[in-house]
Amino acid sequence: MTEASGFGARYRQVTAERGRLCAGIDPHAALLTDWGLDVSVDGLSRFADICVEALAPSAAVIKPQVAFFEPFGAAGFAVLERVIAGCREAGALVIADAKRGDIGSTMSAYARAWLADASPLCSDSVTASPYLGYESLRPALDLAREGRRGVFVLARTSNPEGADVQKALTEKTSAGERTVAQSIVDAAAAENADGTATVGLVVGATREHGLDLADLNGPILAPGLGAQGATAEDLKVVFDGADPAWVLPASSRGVLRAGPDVASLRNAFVQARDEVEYALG
Ligand SMILES: O=c1ccn([C@@H]2O[C@H](COP(=O)(O)O)[C@@H](O)[C@H]2O)c(=O)[nH]1
Repeated sequence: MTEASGFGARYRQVTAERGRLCAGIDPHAALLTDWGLDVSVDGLSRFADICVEALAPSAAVIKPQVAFFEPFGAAGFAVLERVIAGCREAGALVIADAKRGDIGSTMSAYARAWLADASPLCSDSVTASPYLGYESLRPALDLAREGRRGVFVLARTSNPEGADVQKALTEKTSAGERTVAQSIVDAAAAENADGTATVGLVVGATREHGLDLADLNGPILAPGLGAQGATAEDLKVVFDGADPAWVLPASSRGVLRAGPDVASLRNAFVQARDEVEYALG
């Protein structure tokens, strides 16, 4: 598999056409209420349909947050399946934000759920936690590569609590000391040396991370824009040293607050996307 045929090529093409902002679909109970919808499967379903209609034809990448569908059980998953299919049909890449991570044998079942053609939840990529060890993600990394899909691995998350684990120092190696987060970045960069950009990272846009991202050669999902306080202007500073073509800021509530009117929601997305494009250059 080469760059021309891997996940990276798909990502580069769609972001070149539609711009670098990932739209989050996060059906918080409070948002359903603000949109005049019941906190029920019907409300969830209507919210999802509005999001797909407003965002899927314009956004390069859409990230449904799986956690908000799960409380509705099987009916919630049925809505999620519709969201994933609707976004993909409209030409957007889908990141299922499921943050999966487990021992390898269980990880292979998660990989099949989110990355195998036969699964009704099959997406273009999934988020994963490497904190059971980067190599525990191997089944997902291999399946993703085979299918021209991606895995976005948590490196330095946008929440302040992440620092305890992610900024801790690993054992000294010949290369010296590095943070746990940098060790994840380095593992992802080594994985992407084949040019496929199968491995993306999650690096919050909310603060300076101190990571060296220059050799990643893969997408950097950067949540935190809008509701968590990061602005488009912050991106240049936070991601100084990274290739801007790979930086993919994400916003959920900041855009979703403009609903439920489809045109207003789409306009809010387009405005936020244009600010990001201007800031990243
Ligand atoms: O480090 C991380 C990783 C994931 N997220 C997710 O992104 C969205 C952010 O939502 P906003 O409404 O734009 O704050 C949400 O789904 C998080 O679970 C993150 O924020 N930080």
